[in-house]
Amino acid sequence: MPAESVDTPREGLAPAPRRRFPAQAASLLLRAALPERRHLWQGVLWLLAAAGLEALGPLAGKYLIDNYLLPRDADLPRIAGLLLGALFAGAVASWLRYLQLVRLAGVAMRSVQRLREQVYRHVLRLPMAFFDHAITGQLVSRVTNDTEAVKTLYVQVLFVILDSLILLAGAMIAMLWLDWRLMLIVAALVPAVTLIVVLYQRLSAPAVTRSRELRSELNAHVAESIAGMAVLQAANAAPRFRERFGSLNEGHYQSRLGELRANAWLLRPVLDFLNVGLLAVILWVFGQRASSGPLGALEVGIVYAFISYISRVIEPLIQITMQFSQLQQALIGASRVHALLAETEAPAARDQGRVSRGEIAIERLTFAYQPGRPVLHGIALRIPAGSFHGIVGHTGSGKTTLLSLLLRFYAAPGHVRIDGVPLEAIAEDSFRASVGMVPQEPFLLAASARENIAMGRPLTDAQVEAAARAAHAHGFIAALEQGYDTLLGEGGARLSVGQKQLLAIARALAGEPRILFLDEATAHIDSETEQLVQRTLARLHGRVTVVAIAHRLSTVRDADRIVVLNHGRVAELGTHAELMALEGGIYQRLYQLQQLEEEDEAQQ
Ligand SMILES: Nc1ncnc2c1ncn2[C@@H]1O[C@H](COP(=O)(O)OP(=O)(O)OP(=O)(O)O)[C@@H](O)[C@H]1O
Repeated sequence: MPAESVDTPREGLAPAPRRRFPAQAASLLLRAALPERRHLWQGVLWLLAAAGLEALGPLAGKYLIDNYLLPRDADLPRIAGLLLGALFAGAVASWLRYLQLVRLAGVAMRSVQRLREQVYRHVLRLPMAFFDHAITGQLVSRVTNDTEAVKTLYVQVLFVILDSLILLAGAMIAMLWLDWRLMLIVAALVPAVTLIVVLYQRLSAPAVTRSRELRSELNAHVAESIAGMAVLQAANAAPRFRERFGSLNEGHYQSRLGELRANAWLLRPVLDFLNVGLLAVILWVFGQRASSGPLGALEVGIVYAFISYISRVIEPLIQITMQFSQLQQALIGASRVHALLAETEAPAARDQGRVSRGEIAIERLTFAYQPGRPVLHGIALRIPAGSFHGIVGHTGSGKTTLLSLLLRFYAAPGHVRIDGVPLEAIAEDSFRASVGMVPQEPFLLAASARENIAMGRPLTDAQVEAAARAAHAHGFIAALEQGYDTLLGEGGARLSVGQKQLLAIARALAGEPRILFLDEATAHIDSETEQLVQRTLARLHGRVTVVAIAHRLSTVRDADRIVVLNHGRVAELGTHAELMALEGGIYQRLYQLQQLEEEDEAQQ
């Protein structure tokens, strides 16, 4: 298989729409900073005051030259007063700048902290359908890297730009006061720089967007390789993965290079050139004035002040343009975060319905992941409270989909009722507290056995142990070197798949659910352990409604009723004995096939 090109579009998160970067970033930042308006205004006021004080420096210089140095007036007390005044203003400006920095940096850090929490909270509330197309690494990249880019926007970019703009305005006002015609010449810099910045944005935006996309692709690729390391190594796929990583990395390098080229060509060199040009023009104007009359004392003071102010105009402009590459990165990061926040959350159940007994009624349930391609057709089922129902059927017949709908992972309004209450009208807390689930792939945290069973619920040690005993997980947990406190490694790496499954059952039982859904909970355990699980399920009979998908038919042999799904339809329904009596039925065939397999295995 040839290595995938980095341009091959991959499924994943929606890209950020390119046209509205600045507006999206601004709304994101404003919302995040809103709770700290007061700090923000204070910081800006101090910044203004500091810039105002700093702008006084060249004016004091001009005053000193014009009134004391050129007329050779050695009025020492006044000169000392002037110098001390300028020094004092400088010191106050530095102090205000320090205060402003501490305050605004605090606002920035807290705003980004809030933003990151908001993004994570949002991700937790997204519907399961979102995760069907989300790629883990890309998502992680948005929650961590892109919010970090937004921090840069706050901490470095916006403050430097704001500071520079204030300095620029101060210098322009002072120049206006000194000589408005000369100020107009200097002011010509502003549209020139704006033009450069617009040009830079146009040239670099595609490269910056591409580099952020590729960076998140790199994250996704690494995350995927680590998650599937066993398969990757067994399939000798390492060279192909390395190749794809290399090509992603090269693409990332090239797009960063494109961005840096735009930066290197457009920003600093052009401004340096403008700086020299402007100085030449100003000196030429003064030269003209001097040649048309004697260079008066007043002119020397203005020359000094103007040359000082030109550097105060150029420097902020350079600072602003230098920030533009960072700003570009941050804006694109912000719009990627914005795109994620714009994903619609799962609708919260406003009603306060509760699960009481655990009776499930399904009526005319048809469901499609993609419009026009239904995977379930007109399902109708009544599952009495406390009963045990098995769901069986061929691969792809819709078993997990049915369970996902009953678990509210996807919406099927009006087709499912629990205890007579429409599924969507049951309050989220009541629903999740009353419904337990053991998924097909047991998911374990990199935490202790105890934490894995409790899953953040305030359970006592006795409750955790009781749940583990009920799930027959106590034996192997107690045998671990630190018992319930043993850390299980990432994804429960220290346990066998069957043990993980038992732990997942313990976790579901620890919540004392009214309804328990199991998705092939016995697929990975030996026959002896399977019998233990069967006994556990039998003990729940009458108290908990159990719906269990099983490939291994022995698990659901004792079920009150077995539902046989075929191509998304209920094909057969009855007890084990009833279904076995259906000559040529799907269940009968499946059962006989499994018995033959078991006999084969026993003979080997
Ligand atoms: N998230 C999804 N998006 C689109 N189609 C899906 C999705 N999940 C499942 N399907 C499709 O829906 C159909 C039913 O899948 P489902 O997982 O419910 O079957 P199943 O009976 O549980 O299979 P298995 O026994 O292999 O777990 C399949 O054709 C599958 O391709």
